[in-house]
Amino acid sequence: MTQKVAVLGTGKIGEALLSGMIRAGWSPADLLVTARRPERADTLRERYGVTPVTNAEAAKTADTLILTVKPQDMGALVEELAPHVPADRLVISGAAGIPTAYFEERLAAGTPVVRVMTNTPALVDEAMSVISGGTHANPAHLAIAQEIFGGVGKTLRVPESQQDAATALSGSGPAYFYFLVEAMTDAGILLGLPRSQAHDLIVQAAIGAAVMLRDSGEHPVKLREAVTSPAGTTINAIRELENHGVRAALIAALEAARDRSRELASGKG
Ligand SMILES: NC(=O)C1=CN([C@@H]2O[C@H](COP(=O)(O)OP(=O)(O)OC[C@H]3O[C@@H](n4cnc5c(N)ncnc54)[C@H](O)[C@@H]3O)[C@@H](O)[C@H]2O)C=CC1
Ligand SMILES: O=C(O)[C@@H]1CCC=N1
Repeated sequence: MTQKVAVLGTGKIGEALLSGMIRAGWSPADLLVTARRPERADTLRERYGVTPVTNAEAAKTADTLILTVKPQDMGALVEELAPHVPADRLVISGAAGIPTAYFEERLAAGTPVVRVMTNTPALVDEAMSVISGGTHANPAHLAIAQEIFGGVGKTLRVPESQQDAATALSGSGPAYFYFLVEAMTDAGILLGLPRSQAHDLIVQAAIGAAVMLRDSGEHPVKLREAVTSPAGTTINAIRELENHGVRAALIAALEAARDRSRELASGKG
């Protein structure tokens, strides 16, 4: 389907999506971008051959608008767009927290809205994008969102009531793994390894574990048991992780992320 798509507020996520769409075969001629700073717009034009426009121009000319500004900037953007968005435009929000009803209340009656929570591995086509439709989004609208975000990784449709949880697990998810790699690299330093070697060892362990999780079909407990030899090294480490409440800390951490997503919905900046 030939569609003009505009990415509004092309920062980290907007650029990741834009570059992925071009890798997936979208023509730059069909892609519009908006940016707050003119230098940023120039960079995007030079880097991808896309056309920078104003938010109002994007609203008038694109078939699909993808809003990728921070939740705290969404109010101002929607206010600016509202007079220009015809009710047949598909509006896709990539923002954490903000429900589809927020847009439905502020845009023309009947505007189809789709909410998507993606993540930064979109940059390497390994995103997980979690998709929910608002009141006026029909299967064709959801299919467009799935086509766009499917270009940068996997997609999953969920009821909107699960979006805050999905944001905690998947939107923020990569950060937890980077945090673990950072901490385990520090452990390597403590154990006397050079930093670069410690980093490489842990990153490769992470990649190997991730591929096994994805491809083996085994439960993570089984995979961990296979590493954990009787009276071996791993069980000593696991005992320390349990002693320090790491499992409980992770559960609490993700619950806190879910709660923050809910707060963003209620406009707490
Ligand atoms: N960074 C992440 O890992 C993820 C972020 N998200 C969501 O994606 C959205 C964007 O996040 P990032 O890309 O990290 O933020 P960012 O700050 O890198 O990008 C947002 C961009 O929007 C621009 N902007 C703000 N108001 C504007 C306006 N009125 N007109 C034009 N441009 C405007 C800003 O100048 C900035 O370049 C957020 O809503 C966030 O919740 C979702 C999943 C993951
Ligand atoms: O931290 C955040 O609010 C954004 C949304 C999910 C990942 N990053």
